[in-house]
Amino acid sequence: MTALNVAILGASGYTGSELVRLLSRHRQVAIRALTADRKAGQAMADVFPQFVHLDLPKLTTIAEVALDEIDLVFCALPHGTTQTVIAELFAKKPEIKVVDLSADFRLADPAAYEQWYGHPHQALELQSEAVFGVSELHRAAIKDARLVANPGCHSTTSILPIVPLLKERLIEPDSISIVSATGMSGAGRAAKEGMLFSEVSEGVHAYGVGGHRHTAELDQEFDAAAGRTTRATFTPLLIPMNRGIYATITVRLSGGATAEALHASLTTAYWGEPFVTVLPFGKVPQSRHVRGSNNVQIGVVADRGPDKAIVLCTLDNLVKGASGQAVQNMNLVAGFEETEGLTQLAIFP
Ligand SMILES: NC(=O)C1=CN([C@@H]2O[C@H](COP(=O)(O)OP(=O)(O)OC[C@H]3O[C@@H](n4cnc5c(N)ncnc54)[C@H](OP(=O)(O)O)[C@@H]3O)[C@@H](O)[C@H]2O)C=CC1
Ligand SMILES: CC(=O)N[C@@H](CCC(=O)OP(=O)(O)O)C(=O)O
Repeated sequence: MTALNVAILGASGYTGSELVRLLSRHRQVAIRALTADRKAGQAMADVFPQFVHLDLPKLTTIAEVALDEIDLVFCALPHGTTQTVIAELFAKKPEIKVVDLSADFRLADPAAYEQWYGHPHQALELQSEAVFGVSELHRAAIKDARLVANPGCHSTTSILPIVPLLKERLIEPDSISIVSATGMSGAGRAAKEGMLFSEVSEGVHAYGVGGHRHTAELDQEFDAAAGRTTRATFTPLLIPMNRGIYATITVRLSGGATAEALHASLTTAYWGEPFVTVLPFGKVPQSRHVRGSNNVQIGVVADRGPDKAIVLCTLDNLVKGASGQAVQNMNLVAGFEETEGLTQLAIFP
């Protein structure tokens, strides 16, 4: 069987190195190129000693990647830098496939992009071509895509449980309130003031309150599912753990629906899905039960009022929230088994 030759741009970062971890166990992929910015020129094992026993290409600049050898590129670069890089890739090799982990191609509406990211998009024609990569919800379009825009980690955690409920008209579209706790690796590897151990451990705080940029991804997917404007309230919390997202979502039920009906609807929606588990009614998920895996766990609990329910969802931000979902999307694009390279279980404790 011929291998799919891949390049990972941004391999010296958290999501890039997570791609290396996952793809090194993938039976149909060969890692041909790894890039970095400040760390270009270094051996991958010097940056990440956990890979010392693997035969990996050294870190180069993006310009040094021999595109003629590459079938698919993972782009794990900071958002804003990615759109011109990908436009140049397609200009040089139009048939190449790209899975982008950044936020650059997630919003289909140029005005929404400009509003949330503060500048006009630099590759508008590619923005309209990109497919939003929540694998379970957009599988058919992803299979045919040249450019997959992997969703954000917070947004994946809320879109998976809420979109089926909006489609089934079981919840009030204007009632969704999300508190989404995240670990520190979500902010990337470059150390910043405010992200140091001494400033994050033993505390918790909200950030991006009333205006986190993932709200735009939620609006896009929720509005499409509801067939009307939704405008969820989205509040991220930074908590002192390395990996994980944990969304607590309160909703008001549409006339006659019950919390049990929400649970039944999600169970049906994700029946047979290898990576999404809906727990028995009333059971609460825990981030430690998905850590290191591509798995998502969803719980539904009744609230005190008859017209309210609480939906809980957790995933690992670096796996299903980023690199795992990127590999899942690559599997779809390449026609591989969707679970290939992704069957590792959670690390516990
Ligand atoms: N961390 C997470 O949980 C998630 C992240 N994402 C997205 O994935 C992308 C990567 O995130 P993450 O891995 O956390 O980020 P990191 O900061 O850990 O890594 C960034 C990578 O990009 C390289 N890089 C930085 N600037 C440039 C540049 N100007 N040109 C070329 N290469 C550059 C860095 O190289 P060097 O090390 O040499 O500086 C490094 O390899 C981001 O867009 C992020 O928003 C998406 C979902 C979840
Ligand atoms: C702790 C922390 O800062 N987390 C990041 C989430 C990372 C991610 O998924 O977002 P993008 O891919 O859209 O950058 C944040 O809230 O911006």
